[in-house]
Amino acid sequence: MAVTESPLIIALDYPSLDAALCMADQLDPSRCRLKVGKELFTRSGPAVLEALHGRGFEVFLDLKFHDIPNTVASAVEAAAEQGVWMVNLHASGGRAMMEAAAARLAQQRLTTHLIAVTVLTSMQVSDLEDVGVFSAVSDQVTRLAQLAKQSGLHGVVCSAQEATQLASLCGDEFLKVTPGIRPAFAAANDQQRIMTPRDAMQAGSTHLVVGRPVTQAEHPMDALKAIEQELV
Ligand SMILES: O=c1ccn([C@@H]2O[C@H](COP(=O)(O)O)[C@@H](O)[C@H]2O)c(=O)[nH]1
Repeated sequence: MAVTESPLIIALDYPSLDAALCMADQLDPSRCRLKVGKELFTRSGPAVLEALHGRGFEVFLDLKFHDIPNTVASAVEAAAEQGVWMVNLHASGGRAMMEAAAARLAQQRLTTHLIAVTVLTSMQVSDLEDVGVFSAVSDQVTRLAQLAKQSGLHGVVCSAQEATQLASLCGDEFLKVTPGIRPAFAAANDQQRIMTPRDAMQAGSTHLVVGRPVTQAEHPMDALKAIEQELV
């Protein structure tokens, strides 16, 4: 497995294993990690993990578990046993759920990074209000990140707009994995809380998740190169 210094995680949001591997085969495991999400995993199952690991990539399995503590702990254990580099759950599942998942990994001596989604980067304050949360987005992100840290998690998914505040509250070592990354050339799509790659790193993101700006680009490798150049 290649261990990369790069903060880039490319989201393989494709409807088939073949399409995902076609992109993976153009990428270099020494220059990025890959993310497998709900669509690809639901269609291809663990075979995609095996195929990407076989090509030398570290994989973030982005299934955002949210269920009762025993179910989530068992799902996290199953993911880690498949050798993924990172797995996640929703912090809004609460302290008991997060503690159970972290404890299960420790008990089984599994070293997979376990992180918690705070507030989805597609959400803004009105979306929080719709689900009965009457806080500023940044306050809700902070609340859930601190809960995740107290529960023994290694970091969070947040937007880069919250990375600076989380670095000062939770420390530089606490992972801040930030989707909603949009280079100047890319459309925002359904993302609400966005930032450019360079600004996101300056704000304190530890990892940048990039999907459509690369995978839907007319020339994906040129788009990736442009992002890498922003980061130099
Ligand atoms: O808050 C979140 C959590 C996860 N995601 C995932 O990241 C990628 C982003 O893809 P883009 O095409 O660059 O928008 C996608 O797989 C999401 O499921 C997120 O965007 N926000």
